[in-house]
Amino acid sequence: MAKPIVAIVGRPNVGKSTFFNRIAGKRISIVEDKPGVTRDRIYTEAEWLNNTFTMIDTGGIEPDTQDIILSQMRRQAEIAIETADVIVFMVDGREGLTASDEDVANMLRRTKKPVLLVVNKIDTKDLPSSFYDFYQLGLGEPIPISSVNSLGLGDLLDEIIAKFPEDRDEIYEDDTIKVAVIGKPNVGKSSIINTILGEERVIVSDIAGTTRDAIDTPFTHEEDKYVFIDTAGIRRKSRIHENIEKYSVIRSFTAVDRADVCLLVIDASEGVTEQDTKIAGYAHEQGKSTIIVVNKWDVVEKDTHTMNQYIKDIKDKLSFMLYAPILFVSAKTKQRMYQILETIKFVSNQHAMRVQTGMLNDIIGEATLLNQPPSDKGKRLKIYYATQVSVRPPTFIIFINDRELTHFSYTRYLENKIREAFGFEGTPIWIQYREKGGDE
Ligand SMILES: Nc1nc2c(ncn2[C@@H]2O[C@H](COP(=O)(O)OP(=O)(O)OP(=O)(O)O)[C@@H](O)[C@H]2O)c(=O)[nH]1
Ligand SMILES: Nc1nc2c(ncn2[C@@H]2O[C@H](COP(=O)(O)OP(=O)(O)OP(=O)(O)O)[C@@H](O)[C@H]2O)c(=O)[nH]1
Repeated sequence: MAKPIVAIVGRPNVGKSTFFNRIAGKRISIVEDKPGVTRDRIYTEAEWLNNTFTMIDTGGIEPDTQDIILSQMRRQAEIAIETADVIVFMVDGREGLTASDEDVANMLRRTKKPVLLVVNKIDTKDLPSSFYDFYQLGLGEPIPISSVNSLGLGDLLDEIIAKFPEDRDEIYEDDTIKVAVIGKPNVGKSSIINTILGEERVIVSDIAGTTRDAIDTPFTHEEDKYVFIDTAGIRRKSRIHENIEKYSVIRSFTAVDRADVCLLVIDASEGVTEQDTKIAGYAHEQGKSTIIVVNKWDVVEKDTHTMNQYIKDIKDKLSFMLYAPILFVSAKTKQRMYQILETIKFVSNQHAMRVQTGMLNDIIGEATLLNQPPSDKGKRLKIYYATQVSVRPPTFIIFINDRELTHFSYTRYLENKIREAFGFEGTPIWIQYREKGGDE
């Protein structure tokens, strides 16, 4: 499902972090590596009235010289414009309007994306007279809030939600395979995408009737429909894109949310990095299928062991997704590139595969005979039966006597047996337990 993205922009000290902490849910911090500085970017899920969305803090600005603050604010605004669906521009109601607020407002007025002007630190019901100055920014009605006292936050969240775009995935037919190409900057994502799109039997289609900027690239290959999710920044390298390419990680998370299949691109000369592990972990938790694509294989000096060593290293570092196929390619020499689409189609089918209940229970029955379920204090886990309740990812419910007796190692064992019997290559499998009273 497409989750809208909300970005918060504003001068240092206006209260962005305070606001963020008030509404943030589970956090994922993203490390941005810049020469000399390592900084955490914050990306979090938030929920209001059953609407879930992603919030990004475009970053704290180190209070330094006025020049640096200004250039960093511009950069924040660029990131927000490029990445977000709704932009929250926060100003300080105690300090009043400043010149740098005006500068950022000038940038934000030029985007077609919705911008909400939020005046923080209005801690009482009475608006100070300086509040009305903010109308000059030309960004509509200023919205007063107090993050510290939690005033006005509900109304603000209502307005944010009202500005969310229509669900953008509805434009694709159900049988379209949605692919996110993810990975660090410079690993070769755009080279891979462009090579695939340049293949003879690939036809790039237009998306008709959308008002949004075309951020995706739909195409067909031998009657099968695919779409590369969120390729705008990847394929067209605009000047702005150069500035914000570090944020490809944030974009990766949101692309994963919308995809069925993730291509995790790794640079063969670098191997698996910490950032790759983080994004792969996210894809796994979200139940997406993943293919690991080791690109730039042409630059690696190889002997007979090289590929196996790579496979071992990847399996060590990404040990939670041993199910992911690993491809070694070169977008430059086109070596094995044809395997990518084939594998996407294969893995997408595995992700959507349904198995018969009878066969499933035969497999589980055999598994419990071979290796008894765990017991505790004389009581043994009993497995009554299992059924697959959904796909994408394949999800199983196993009916048992007592949840307390389940153990992750036994769940892992059952998962392996299911995989041995049915495959499910490239996809995580979810197993849930339900207690069923008595021995009926
Ligand atoms: N009176 C008042 N103070 C606030 C409010 N919200 C935040 N503050 C204070 O303003 C100061 C700055 O808040 P932060 O949330 O750190 O500001 P920020 O915009 O995230 O700052 P940077 O991280 O430097 O970009 C802190 O001392 C907060 O306690 C508010 O609603 N009312
Ligand atoms: N030797 C070699 N170079 C490659 C290969 N694929 C891409 N490159 C080069 O690697 C550089 C980065 O490739 P891109 O396709 O722009 O990488 P990207 O991941 O899209 O980068 P960002 O848009 O910055 O995230 C370019 O100079 C490519 O020519 C490959 O298979 N082998």
